[in-house]
Amino acid sequence: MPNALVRRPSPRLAEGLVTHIERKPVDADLAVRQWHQYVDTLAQHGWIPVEVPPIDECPDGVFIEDTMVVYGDLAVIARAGANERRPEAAAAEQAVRDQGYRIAHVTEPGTFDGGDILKVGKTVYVGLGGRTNAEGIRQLTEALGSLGADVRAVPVQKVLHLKSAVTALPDGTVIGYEPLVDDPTAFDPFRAVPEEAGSHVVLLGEDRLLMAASAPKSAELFTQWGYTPVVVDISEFEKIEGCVTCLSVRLR
Ligand SMILES: CN(C)C(=N)NCCC[C@H](N)C(=O)O
Repeated sequence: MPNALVRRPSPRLAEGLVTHIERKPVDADLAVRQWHQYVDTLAQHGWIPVEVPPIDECPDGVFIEDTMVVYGDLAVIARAGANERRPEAAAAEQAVRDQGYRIAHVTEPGTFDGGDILKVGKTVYVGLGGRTNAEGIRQLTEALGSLGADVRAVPVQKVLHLKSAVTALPDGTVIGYEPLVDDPTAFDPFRAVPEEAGSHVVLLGEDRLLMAASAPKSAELFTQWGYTPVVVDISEFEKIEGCVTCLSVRLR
């Protein structure tokens, strides 16, 4: 069974960064319950959760996806686009090393956040314009290109991360809520969904899509398209621009 790295939320979660939305109060206790439900759901669908030591001094530490990208047997460790998130990477690096991955780093002046990376087969889309800079993409292209990946930079201006705007279905179709996708033509094929949170799916295996409860119309659409939505409530993480992808690193 595949493993998924997760990290429990900091008691300071409510202080997490917000960039594109208005700050709202976060219920930290509810967030912990939602996190447990998220982790249990992964486990019920065949993923073994591997807990990375918590980092309570970093409010956004729960968004472990941002600390790395894994491709083949390589984990490239992020240099976060936000200074205050940089301490999050060290323990995540140790955890993925313990899983047997080779390690590479993006180094200064490069930056990237894992949330800016969408893998679709050998194509690796990288969002440029927010937390990930051109030098970060150059270094990623070097690291992943040597493993056969086709790394493509795509613009991200309207949302925090590329995966705030788009993710992909099991057949490789990229999905997104069009008003928030900078350039839908960058993705082929692309299909629109009716809600922002409907853009975010985690592939659980076969036809199952982990997604947020805040996107019921998109869930209906996915069912019509032949998929099985598996729904979790992550309202407290959404208040600080998190989504279902951010809360784990899936090691396939
Ligand atoms: C795909 N997404 C959205 C992510 N991988 N990460 C979300 C990080 C949110 C955090 N408050 C921040 O601003 O960094």
